[in-house]
Amino acid sequence: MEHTTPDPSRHHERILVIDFGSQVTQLIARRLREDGIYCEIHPFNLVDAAFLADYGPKGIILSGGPASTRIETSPRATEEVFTFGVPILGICYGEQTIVAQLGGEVETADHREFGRAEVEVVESSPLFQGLWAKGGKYPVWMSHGDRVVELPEGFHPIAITPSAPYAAIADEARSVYGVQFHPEVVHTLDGARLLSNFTRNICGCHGDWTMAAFREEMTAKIRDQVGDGRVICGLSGGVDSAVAAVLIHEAIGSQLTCVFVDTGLMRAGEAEEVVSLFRGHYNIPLVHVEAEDLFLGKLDGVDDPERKRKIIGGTFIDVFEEEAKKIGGADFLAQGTLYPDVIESVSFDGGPSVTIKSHHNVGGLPERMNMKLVEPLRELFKDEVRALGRELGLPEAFVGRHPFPGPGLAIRIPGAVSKEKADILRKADAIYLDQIRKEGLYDEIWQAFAVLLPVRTVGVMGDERTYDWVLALRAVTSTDGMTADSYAFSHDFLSRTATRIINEVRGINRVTYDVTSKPPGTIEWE
Ligand SMILES: Nc1ncnc2c1ncn2[C@@H]1O[C@H](COP(=O)(O)OP(=O)(O)OP(=O)(O)O)[C@@H](O)[C@H]1O
Ligand SMILES: O=c1[nH]c(=O)c2[nH+]cn([C@@H]3O[C@H](COP(=O)(O)O)[C@@H](O)[C@H]3O)c2[nH]1
Ligand SMILES: NC(=O)CC[C@H](N)C(=O)O
Ligand SMILES: [Mg+2]
Repeated sequence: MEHTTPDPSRHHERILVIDFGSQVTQLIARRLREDGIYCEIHPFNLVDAAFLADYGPKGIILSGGPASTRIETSPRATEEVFTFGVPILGICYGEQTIVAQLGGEVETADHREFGRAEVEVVESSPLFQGLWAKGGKYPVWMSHGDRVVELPEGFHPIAITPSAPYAAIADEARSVYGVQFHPEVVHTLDGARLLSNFTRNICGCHGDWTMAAFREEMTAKIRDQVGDGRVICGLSGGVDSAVAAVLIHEAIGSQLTCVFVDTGLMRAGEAEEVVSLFRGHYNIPLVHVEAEDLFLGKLDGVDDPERKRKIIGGTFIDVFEEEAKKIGGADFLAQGTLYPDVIESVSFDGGPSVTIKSHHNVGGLPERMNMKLVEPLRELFKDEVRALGRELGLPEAFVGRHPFPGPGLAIRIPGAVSKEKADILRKADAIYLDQIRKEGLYDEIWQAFAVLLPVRTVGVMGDERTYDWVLALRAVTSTDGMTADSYAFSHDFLSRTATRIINEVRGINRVTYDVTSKPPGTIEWE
């Protein structure tokens, strides 16, 4: 499936973030975009001279990463990065590889620094303008075991710590900077403003990237990509595909047909709600496909989470292709794929490293698919999609809705899925969400759902012995789904909710609550 890189002639200023695999690389993009600076993250091994010429960055940031430059085979920026002629900022590993590649020296530090540290500014710099003064000390966040011990020609130190003599470095003549700490994390108090100094004062960006600008650029890009082709858009009722559908409709009008697939793995009342809400608000053709037997039949006896996603991803495509034929064929399939869906489905260097989950709409897509993908939201985080939804005038019922994964209840029934279990879970989940709404907590919580465990336990009800399923309740707070904390309900709320569920849903006699954050857990149980 091809994904076209944006044509730089259509885009205004943009920063390139080269990813060396840090857990917080995405936060660099978050900080820049919050500051109105458009940027994209691309794996280090894909950024060559052709890419740079096509992308046309006004500045380049090299992210952190787990490797050590002391290992010959560790990742490097391609040489063209240093000759392209725009300012460069290296962060942690990014600083180390700049030094290693430009002739300096990195060693394994005997005093590693993880967490809070304090830098002392030894030289003023445009990077610290309006923030940090020479001689001042400032809190930063460190996470490194190697450190720079000798600078390449043309560089000088601008900040130090007792363990990192080159905690920040600069070659002002070439506008190349490096910091050993992480300005992208909130624990480096002035980090966002330091990044803003780099993008605005040093790279010359004006910070005019807004959702209105994105909307204009993306509709032009969609027209460019689709031409007079026909597009099928998978509409789940979630904010991502709803925003994608409205944006695409704005770009190509009647060339778009939306398809809502009732997989039999939806929540109670979901199909009716989605179809009526969308048809009620938009004059976009919406096909409602009843596919419960198809999906449950294919999932029968399958208990591996990745296989479930592959089956569901593939079956979605089968249905979309079937519907495409009914409207005389379609050249493109549009999905509300988001950046987090992509990040969790592929590794940072496109290599074979750990994939957390193959999101059904990314890793789950079959190779044989004969429609090209249109994924206008692929570079956006969830909260940016909500902002775009509001920009497009989407009803709050869509914009504020908790995310619901495409595989639906299939990944909320660990083990083999059946209609009986899906019905039990649907009823329990509806009561849980009803309790949350009645308590006025829905908008405080990023996502809440029930999970039906493949575990039966003994209970006693009406002096009778029961041997029924265990239900787990999950509720998290998050901003982008990349990290999350469990929501701290009161014990009273949980107790009342558990009682309601056990009383009203046959087949459940025990309710637990999941207090695991992300990481180390993931939001969904599969
Ligand atoms: N039931 C469905 N019918 C049609 N398309 C679907 C369905 N479920 C998922 N999709 C497609 O897969 C993509 C990703 O699925 P996902 O569950 O993330 O839905 P979403 O629209 O992104 O909403 P959200 O993530 O906010 O719940 C969707 O954008 C949509 O294109
Ligand atoms: O469209 C989707 N297809 C999937 O296969 C999938 N798996 C997880 N999710 C959603 O992604 C966010 C992060 O979830 P995890 O922490 O479980 O990965 C949460 O919002 C999850 O609901 C999915 N969405
Ligand atoms: N956070 C990082 O980029 C770490 C860089 C390198 N792996 C080190 O430990 O020093
Ligand atoms: Mg989604």
